[in-house]
Amino acid sequence: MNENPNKLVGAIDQGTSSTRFVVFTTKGRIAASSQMEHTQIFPESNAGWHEHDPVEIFRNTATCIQATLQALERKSYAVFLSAVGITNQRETTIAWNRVTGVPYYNAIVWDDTRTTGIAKAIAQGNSNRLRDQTGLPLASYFAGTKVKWLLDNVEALRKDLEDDAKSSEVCFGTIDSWLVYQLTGTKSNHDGAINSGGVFVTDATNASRWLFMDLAARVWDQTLVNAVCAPHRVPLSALPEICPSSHVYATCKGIEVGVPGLDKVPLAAILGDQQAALFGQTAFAPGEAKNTYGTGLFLMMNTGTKIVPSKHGLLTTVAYQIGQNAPVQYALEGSVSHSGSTIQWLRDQLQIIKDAPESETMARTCDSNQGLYFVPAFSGLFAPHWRSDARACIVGMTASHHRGHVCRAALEAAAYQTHEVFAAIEADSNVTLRTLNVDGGGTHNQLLMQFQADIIGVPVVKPAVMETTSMGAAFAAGLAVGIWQDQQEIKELWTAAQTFNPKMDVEERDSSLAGWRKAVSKSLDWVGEDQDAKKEDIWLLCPMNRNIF
Ligand SMILES: Nc1ncnc2c1ncn2[C@@H]1O[C@H](COP(=O)(O)OP(=O)(O)O)[C@@H](O)[C@H]1O
Ligand SMILES: O=P(O)(O)OC[C@H](O)CO
Repeated sequence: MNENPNKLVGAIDQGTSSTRFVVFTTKGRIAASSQMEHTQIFPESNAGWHEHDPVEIFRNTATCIQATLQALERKSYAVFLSAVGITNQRETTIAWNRVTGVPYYNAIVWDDTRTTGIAKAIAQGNSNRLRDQTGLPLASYFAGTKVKWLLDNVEALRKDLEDDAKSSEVCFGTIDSWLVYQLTGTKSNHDGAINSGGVFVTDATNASRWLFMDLAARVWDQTLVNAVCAPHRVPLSALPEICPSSHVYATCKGIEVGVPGLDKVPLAAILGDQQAALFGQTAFAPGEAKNTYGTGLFLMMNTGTKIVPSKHGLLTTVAYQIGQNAPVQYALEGSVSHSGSTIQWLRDQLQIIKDAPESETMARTCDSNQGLYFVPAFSGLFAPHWRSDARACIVGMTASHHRGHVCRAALEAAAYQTHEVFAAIEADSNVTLRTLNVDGGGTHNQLLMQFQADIIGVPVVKPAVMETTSMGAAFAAGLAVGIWQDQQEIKELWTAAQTFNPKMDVEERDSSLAGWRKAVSKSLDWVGEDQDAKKEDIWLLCPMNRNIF
């Protein structure tokens, strides 16, 4: 296929740290892009809380879109997009009023731990209580626990939901739903910065992260909603309609909503960002996987139409659905809460590096970690441990260690955590992963990528286009409007740029992994009692299971 400069597809990538708008050509090349960071709100008196301002996020999205379209114009591309897709940080939850468009509260971010107690209370001593139906363990990570917190704590929201005349005005949504609602509404009379009355939808990948969706049927289930939100009653009408990931949802309003560049452009895809990265890596066959090193770290493997339950601390989730009639594809996922954010912490809190690339320069000042390990359990440990009682620790320090070792240990932690979920995916699926495709900000770090290959013992492959998350959303949107005919055509656009082959000998690898496991054991049991979680970790402590790590 020759490149057609008049056919372009845009992708909004609304991530935890920033928002991007990226425009792709029919060859899957980036024609133009722009990016903006947004405010990370960490309320000081509440440790573990993390919020975003939904209005700022929409404003930044609009600014990025307009800036990218201006750049396209300067490069003499067509400025009319054939379609636009959305990919988003998942689980981050917003409640807003359907009539005014005004949020009731800030967005509660996915890694916020305020709902740990709520998750424990729902678990009633068994954190796998809803796993068979939802694919998820009970943890603060998931959107449903955040809905329950909002209802417990935000009086105006609770009042509206309990008022028969107003309850139909309440919307709960993840960032995708919020952005679609904004892009398809009209200027709100209540707040000049936002819009109201738009379309209220989501896709199956995002919906699979609430604890409210039946994974096999892909519909909201009132029994699940009640189990999570009791005593509050949340009608299913307060939740967005679940649609396929690649699908014409609506047409953007453009001028009316303050984003003239999207006027009449079909909004043709929604995918959670990790699923979009899987799609952008063209991991379409069962057994194909990708690992994304962003704020967190997310290893995901396509399991095809099979729902594979996890016995090793992973999530079972929707990978994507391309059109109404296509079979839904599922995935196993290892979600790790802190990766790039650990590097940000070195920069912002410890101030031992001035930017993320300097973490590599610093780490290269020493040949090894010299026995120093850094377990970044800032929000407890997610997969495969699910231990909310864990806290971050740096262990094994002697007086000869310096900041170079701390940087090295922070980078190595991403590789060790990847190893944990890599082994869990192999154990759950009986698939032997022969390579690992990678993407995300952390893959700029050559030291990390080489160490990653050494620790998992298979080649690590970087694609030519690193914006795989945006690319996945653009591919899904382009498929919905016929820019690309099928997934095979897309597969041919993907090319590798760099491969890191494992070099470390097995003895060194095993002793490094043993050190990591010991460090993890030191991070546990730090905050209160967590008997439930301990039960879940028993498989890790059993000598037979430990061999796979
Ligand atoms: N050279 C680098 N070495 C290590 N980490 C890096 C490097 N460059 C960027 N990062 C990390 O990557 C993250 C940003 O990656 P990105 O994929 O944009 O994340 P997100 O989608 O979560 O916003 C940041 O947390 C940053 O610390
Ligand atoms: O925005 P990212 O890349 O950190 O991804 C966040 C995940 O979607 C959370 O589940």
